[in-house]
Amino acid sequence: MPSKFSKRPVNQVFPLFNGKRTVPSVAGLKQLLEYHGVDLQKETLEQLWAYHQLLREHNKDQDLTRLNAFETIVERHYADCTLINAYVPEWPKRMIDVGSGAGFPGIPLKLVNPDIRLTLCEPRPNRIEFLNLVIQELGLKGIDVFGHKVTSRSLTFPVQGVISRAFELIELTLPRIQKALVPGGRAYFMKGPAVKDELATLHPEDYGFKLVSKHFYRIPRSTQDRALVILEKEQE
Ligand SMILES: C[S@@+](CC[C@H](N)C(=O)[O-])C[C@H]1O[C@@H](n2cnc3c(N)ncnc32)[C@H](O)[C@@H]1O
Repeated sequence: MPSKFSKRPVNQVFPLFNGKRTVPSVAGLKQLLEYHGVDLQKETLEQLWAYHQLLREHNKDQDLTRLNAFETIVERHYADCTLINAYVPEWPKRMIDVGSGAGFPGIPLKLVNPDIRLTLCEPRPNRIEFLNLVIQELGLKGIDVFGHKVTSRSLTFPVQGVISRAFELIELTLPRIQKALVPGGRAYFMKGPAVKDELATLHPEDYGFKLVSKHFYRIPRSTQDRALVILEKEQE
């Protein structure tokens, strides 16, 4: 599990491979992901590389991510959004990603779990355009974009799972997804370590949810602490 890996000093940003920067390439992507404990199949790596190239190409004028260095993008976006598989033995078949932004965690999650039927929910026009482009260019199936804000009324289709990363307080998201999530459906919140404070005052039962599990871990060989909180909607 991630926690067994040693910590990296905070100021040592690129300790890999004798201090050398990694050349952005599919081989470099593989090397960096493996360094952070993620082993992907060749086809998945190639799809992730194609996504990365689109992200870089469109980042300047579409404000998609504030991260720049290849190593940092791999660590904080791609490794982060694929390592969560370790904590979820089986994902729900029909899911939404609320507040997808440039596609996190939705796109990497879909690439490593192609069977999930996923809707990326994102209201900002430039990001909607980018997400649709990614789906088209990568030829992805079973994924679409809901180009509106998720509110308690806007989602009109039932889902079995909801995921979000770096979005908002859990207590603000629960009322938004309450109607769309089927009883027994699960909500996955990708958070930082500060979620401990949030959990101290959260009463999921007020929204018809119960806590299933919480996982605190570090992206292997990084300084990045993460948490995954899993809630389940109670039967009505
Ligand atoms: C901080 S960004 C996080 C993006 C992405 N999840 C990530 O981890 O990089 C939050 C995103 O949520 C979107 N957003 C804001 N309110 C929303 C709502 N009610 N429903 C869906 N998306 C929303 C914003 O447009 C923005 O792209």
